Amino acid sequence: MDLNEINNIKIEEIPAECEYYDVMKGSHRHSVKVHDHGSVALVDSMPRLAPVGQTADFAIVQAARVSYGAGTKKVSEDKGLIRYLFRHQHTSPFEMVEFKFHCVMPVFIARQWIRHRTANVNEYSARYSVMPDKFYHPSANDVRKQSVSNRQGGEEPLDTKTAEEFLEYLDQVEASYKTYTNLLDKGLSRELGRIGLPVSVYTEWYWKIDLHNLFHFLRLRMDSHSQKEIRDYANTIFALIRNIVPVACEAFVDYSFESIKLTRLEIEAIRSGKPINTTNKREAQEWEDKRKQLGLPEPDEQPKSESA
Ligand SMILES: O=c1ccn([C@H]2C[C@H](O)[C@@H](COP(=O)(O)O)O2)c(=O)[nH]1
Repeated sequence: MDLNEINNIKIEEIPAECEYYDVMKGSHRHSVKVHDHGSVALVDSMPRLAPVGQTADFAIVQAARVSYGAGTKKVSEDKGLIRYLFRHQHTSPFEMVEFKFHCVMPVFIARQWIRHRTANVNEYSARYSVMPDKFYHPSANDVRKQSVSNRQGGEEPLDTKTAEEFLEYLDQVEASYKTYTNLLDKGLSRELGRIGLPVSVYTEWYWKIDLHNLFHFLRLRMDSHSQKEIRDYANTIFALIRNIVPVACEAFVDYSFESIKLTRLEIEAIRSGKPINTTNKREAQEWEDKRKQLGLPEPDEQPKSESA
């Protein structure tokens, strides 16, 4: 390779057509505490600069119009275009916006979070560094009972006595931290020493994701069916980005987060006024929940005999 060829490449620096401002207002980071030891900080944003009078939403419009003349259209038209793109799932322009976060969370939350494979992650290494003496330890009010209807979740509070027992159990496992550091002092490798620590121990990472994939994360993780602890993080992330891309966030709430998806069978039930044509108990229950949310009347007929 001839580096001279590269040296000869002529780069033209085109001046900005208008005045730009920093969408993070010159801050080092925008940070929010989550639980006792966790946090999410917005570290950087792409675009970082937006034309004065606009928000970082402009980058979505710019990509959609494949135009360099940002600001040639009215802001209201831009809003209409962003909402149109969202409604019609033209997702590529939303990928042109990116956010980088520094997140501090317990390992059991990180395991759910890492499933979102469309992000770039760089995590704290427990081979390289000593794990911190920090554990997720819910308050007594946050100790939830196992739900019977939903095998994954828990919503109702647990009786006080059992909740206290659980918190004592956490105290015991957290006490193992001392054994961990004692063994490291005696020469045990960090990569093995960490395996005795509970999944409530805190880890941290830098997490960079584009807006389209972030909305997918938020739709799942801000949902009431997600585990409360990761929902607290998702809500925090939404609060952090809403200031930067308010138009896209409003479209997300209107067309995704607070929208209802109807299946073919559900549309048929609405048209006919009859019960949904399924014997699947769970599917029928899901339709029942949506029917109530939509304020539609109950069907006259009884639903089909149900199975699980
Ligand atoms: O709400 C959930 C439940 C599970 N998982 C993923 C994370 C793990 O890969 C695996 C098991 O997680 P837990 O159910 O143990 O959290 O499934 C989630 O991402 N979210």
